[in-house]
Amino acid sequence: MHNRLRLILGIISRSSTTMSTPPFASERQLAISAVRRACVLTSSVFNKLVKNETLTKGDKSPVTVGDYAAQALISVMLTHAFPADPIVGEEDAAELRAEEGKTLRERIIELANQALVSPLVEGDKVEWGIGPGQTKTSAELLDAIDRGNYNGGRIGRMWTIDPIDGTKGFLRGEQFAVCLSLLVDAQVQVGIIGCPNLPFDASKPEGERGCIFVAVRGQGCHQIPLSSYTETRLTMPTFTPSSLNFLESVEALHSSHSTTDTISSILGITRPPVRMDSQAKYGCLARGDGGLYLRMPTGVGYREKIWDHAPGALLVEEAGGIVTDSRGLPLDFGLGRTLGENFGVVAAGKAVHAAVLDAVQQATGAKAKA
Ligand SMILES: Nc1ncnc2c1ncn2[C@@H]1O[C@H](COP(=O)(O)OS(=O)(=O)O)[C@@H](OP(=O)(O)O)[C@H]1O
Ligand SMILES: [Mg+2]
Ligand SMILES: [Mg+2]
Ligand SMILES: [Mg+2]
Repeated sequence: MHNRLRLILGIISRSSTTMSTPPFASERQLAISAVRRACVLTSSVFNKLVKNETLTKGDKSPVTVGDYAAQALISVMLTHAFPADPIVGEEDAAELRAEEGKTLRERIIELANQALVSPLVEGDKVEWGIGPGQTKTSAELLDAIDRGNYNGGRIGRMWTIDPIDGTKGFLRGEQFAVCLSLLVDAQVQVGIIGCPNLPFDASKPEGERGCIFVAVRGQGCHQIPLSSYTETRLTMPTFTPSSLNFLESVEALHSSHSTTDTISSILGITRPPVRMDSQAKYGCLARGDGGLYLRMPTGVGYREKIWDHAPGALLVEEAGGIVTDSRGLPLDFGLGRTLGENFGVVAAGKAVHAAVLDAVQQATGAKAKA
């Protein structure tokens, strides 16, 4: 072939590949599938959960068979598709390996395998280790949970998994979220959050429940119903002081409600806070159910975990918002499994973030002086 023609054909084929395949398309597709399956798994656990299927971890927080099974499922899928990628997952299998008898282990294996073998749906690929016949052994699934033991860091690719975020909310039958993100060189590139109990449309609280929030850096933030595949782009609306309201944790031990009360008064917010467990708060902020998300340190020096904020922060940024810690610093996902010296979270639309941060400084400064 003539060299000039070969060059032109080369350029055409390269540009058509770029046009048809946006960055992180495979990762996005796999992450949606994994989160969708984990949402079905966790909801099914809630409906049948019995008391002895919940353990208390060293930090006194609860973990259920649903948390373990969902982490195993997501880890199996990630490892099939991207075997070289390390994973920072909230859970590990140490307690399960040490279990006397096999009750919990067997239940977890059953749940993870049920989710793995359920039929392929739109966008699924058998190469992800899913579909009929794809069961794993107990040893394989415990190892899959423990693949989440990566220590994190600043260089290269890594995934974060929070198989059930807001486990306390999950146990109350309220909000919880299945959270997955891909980081490259400590920047979140893909964030997916599945919320099985969240109304699809906040103005219809009794309407359809179950949403998946999806964000890829530079490609916007979208919402998909758990029951279908139609994507809607989300953009944060602009609030006025009288319409502004904020989202915060249910648990006062996780975020200081008294500090957010003070911030609220400084900003002249009259609407009551919307209290909700888990990173569902970030999804709700991205779609405008609230105007800001405040997470105020309780003064005990708690280190936030990267899996509790990485996907949520990207959702808000891609919907047009800003996310910082309570001092206005960017969240640093490159320090390991925790956010290090980032304390608290302030997430809001671009138009109000600076004013909110100012109110946070006034409130926390006043508290320090008191
Ligand atoms: N002391 C303390 N301070 C701050 N945050 C903490 C604390 N303890 C736990 N956690 C983490 O909070 C996660 C739950 O999310 P939220 O706090 O937003 O929701 S809620 O408190 O359940 O309403 C929760 O996530 P899951 O463990 O995945 O449920 C924890 O990682
Ligand atoms: Mg937990
Ligand atoms: Mg969590
Ligand atoms: Mg969790």
